Amino acid sequence: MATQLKNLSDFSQTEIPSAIAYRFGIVVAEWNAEITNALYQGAYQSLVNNGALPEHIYTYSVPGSFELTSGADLLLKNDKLDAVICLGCVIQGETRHFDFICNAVANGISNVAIKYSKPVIFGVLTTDNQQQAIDRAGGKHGNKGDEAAITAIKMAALAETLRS
Ligand SMILES: Nc1c(NC[C@H](O)[C@H](O)[C@H](O)CO)[nH]c(=O)[nH]c1=O
Ligand SMILES: CC(=O)[C@@H](O)COP(=O)(O)O
Repeated sequence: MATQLKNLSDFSQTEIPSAIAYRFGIVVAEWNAEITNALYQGAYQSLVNNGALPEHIYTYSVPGSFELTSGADLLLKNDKLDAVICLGCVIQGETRHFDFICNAVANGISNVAIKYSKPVIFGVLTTDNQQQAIDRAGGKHGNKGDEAAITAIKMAALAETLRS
């Protein structure tokens, strides 16, 4: 279902586990900071609203979305975390650079998740223009940061279930 047909922040019909027992890393790209900061606010608040303890949320910034993979890898190598949320915003420019970054980040984040057997959430907007990003970072289509946080909680709960 395309984002236009759903709200990224609407989880009213969804049962969300408590996040109180989990430790979360959040890696935020500095590129398009007005967008990624909004994504971060949404993700952080969604974690706390669902029981996550502020002292168990570890936040770091990286220069751009391409570095999200490295940031997630460093976090999982050095910290006992139950999930990592990667937040970024890649907006199409004049060249194919957009394609290379988006593919690298999507593949890289997936590889890190498999490397550590830990959920690494793809909270990266990949848009044609600024307005599409605004609409998905707290605008008319909700906040992808909310979606990323709820996904992290659900995956952390699933991992705990499968460990027990
Ligand atoms: N154009 C965007 C970038 N570009 C920067 C790259 O992510 C990376 O930091 C650079 O290539 C050095 O490795 N990053 C975004 O997050 N969003 C963009 O729109
Ligand atoms: C996604 C990008 O790297 C892009 O914003 C850079 O712009 P351009 O393709 O015009 O160099």
